[in-house]
Amino acid sequence: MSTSFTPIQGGGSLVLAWRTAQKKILIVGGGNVAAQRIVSVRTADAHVILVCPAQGLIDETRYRIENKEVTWIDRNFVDSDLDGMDMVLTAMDDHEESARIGHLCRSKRIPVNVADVPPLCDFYFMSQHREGPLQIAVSTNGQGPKLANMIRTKIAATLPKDIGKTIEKMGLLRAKVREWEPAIENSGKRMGWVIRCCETWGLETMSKLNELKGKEEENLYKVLEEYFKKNEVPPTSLVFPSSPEIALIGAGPGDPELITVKAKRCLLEADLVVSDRLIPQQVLDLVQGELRIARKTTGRSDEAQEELLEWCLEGLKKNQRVVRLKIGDPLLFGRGGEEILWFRERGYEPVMVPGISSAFSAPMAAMIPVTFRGVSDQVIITTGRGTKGSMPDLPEYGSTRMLVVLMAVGRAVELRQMLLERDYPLTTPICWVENANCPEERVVLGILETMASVVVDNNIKAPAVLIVGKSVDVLTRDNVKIV
Ligand SMILES: C[C@@]1(CC(=O)O)c2cc3[nH]c(cc4nc(cc5[nH]c(cc(n2)[C@H]1CCC(=O)O)[C@@](C)(CC(=O)O)[C@@H]5CCC(=O)O)C(CC(=O)O)=C4CCC(=O)O)c(CCC(=O)O)c3CC(=O)O
Ligand SMILES: NC(=O)C1=CN([C@@H]2O[C@H](COP(=O)(O)OP(=O)(O)OC[C@H]3O[C@@H](n4cnc5c(N)ncnc54)[C@H](O)[C@@H]3O)[C@@H](O)[C@H]2O)C=CC1
Repeated sequence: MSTSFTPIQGGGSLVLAWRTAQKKILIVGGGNVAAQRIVSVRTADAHVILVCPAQGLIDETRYRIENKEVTWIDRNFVDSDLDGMDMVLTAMDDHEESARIGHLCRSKRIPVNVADVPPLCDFYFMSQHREGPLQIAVSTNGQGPKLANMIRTKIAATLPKDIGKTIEKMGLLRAKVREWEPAIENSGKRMGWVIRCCETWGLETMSKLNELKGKEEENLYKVLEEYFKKNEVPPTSLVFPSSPEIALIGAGPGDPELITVKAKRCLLEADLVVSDRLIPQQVLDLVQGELRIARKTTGRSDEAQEELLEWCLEGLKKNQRVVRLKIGDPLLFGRGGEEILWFRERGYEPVMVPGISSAFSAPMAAMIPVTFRGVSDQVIITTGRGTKGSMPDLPEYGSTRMLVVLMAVGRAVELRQMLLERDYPLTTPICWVENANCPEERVVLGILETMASVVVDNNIKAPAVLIVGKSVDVLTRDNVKIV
């Protein structure tokens, strides 16, 4: 019979949170491993009996004894030490004796961990991260204890700040919900509401619960109670009011990894993100709040632009933290300057986060160093299409000057003509980079003479970046002289 039930693989360990309060746990040995064990089991409120001769104690185990955190027996292990024990841990450098104790526990059915003999362990210790009520434990099932430690450290580093405190606050809220709706038969309503709240607010935002003080917290519970009674989830901006903020953020050229750490944080924390089209899905997936994407324009881009800005303004008026997410860099052909003025007129000064423009990333994708000692020492970045479709004023030819032209594909013929008028030799190397830094990226090389015909021959489509000048083939030319 074929089923969709989880297939059982076997070979694992049972992962539990073992409650050991007031249980008697014997630790044999007083070195480093014993010291770590003491911390683990005392954290779980167990009663510890430590057997180890005085000369075997390290500073930390001696401190635990002096601080009365463990009961100490100053001698080597004897078999009767096992009497009345709920659990035994050996942490000794005498491996024969350690294994003997392990077998003895087995015969007496006392759960045992033999630190130096994994096959004799009834259970393994796990690498732990604790923050208040949060307990994260990682096991490699004995294969790589140091790796367990590294994986645990990595997981802990991704958690929001003070997550332990946030969990305690959630515990309080759950207790309140029980007060508001005590009937056992309504547990479905309780649980559904709590789940929807958590999912709507998100982990990052919920950490703001930590900052609430006395009266603020009481008022919040009143609001939450009203919504609970209506079985509705209160909007994030109502529960966690923030001061309004608009950030203009560059999303980079299209590779989801080419966005800044700061941009990523702003996206995670934003209540509303108003995005350009064609931003990679992996970047958009970071958004926890509301996401609105620009509609497809059909020549009436001013209207579409105005609509985007109005969406942002609506958010700001609701005290939201708003991100305007733009392709490339906001201030390099991104109309970011105009947007700054627009927001300023309405009383908001945008926070700016730069992005990597394709003007920089496209030449690199094609392995073109736009400056190269002895070959080129100037780069001019220009558009191929000025305001309302006008032609850009391209610079005169300079033998050490590089030109990077954005939005040039539809203008290849006219741009080539203008470059000839500006004294560019027909043999000047050129390069088209289509969909720079995206999986569909294409690099097409040529010279000024063929600059327009290669566009037709290769069916190059926007978005594409044009690079003109001697650096284009500097890494592939045979006779490059390094100076
Ligand atoms: C089977 C297990 C039995 C048990 O102890 O329960 C066991 C066995 C052994 N560990 C050994 C070595 C090391 N152990 C650590 C560290 C930790 N070891 C822990 C658990 C476990 N260790 C259990 C399996 C857990 C799992 O994988 O799921 C952690 C996770 C928890 C804890 O101990 O509290 C803790 C990280 C705590 C933290 O994150 O803070 C380091 C790193 C370091 O010291 O910095 C090293 C040196 C580097 C290395 O070997 O990786 C050796 C000697 C090997 C030899 O002689 O070569 C043996 C015996 C053997 O393997 O034969
Ligand atoms: N599971 C783990 O995470 C790890 C396990 N190990 C293994 O654990 C063992 C202990 O490691 P450490 O604490 O670093 O060693 P250590 O050398 O610091 O301590 C050994 C302790 O055992 C005591 N001891 C020896 N014989 C005894 C006896 N008959 N009765 C009572 N106490 C006795 C010694 O006095 C000393 O205090 C090592 O054998 C090592 O192979 C080592 C590192 C990590």
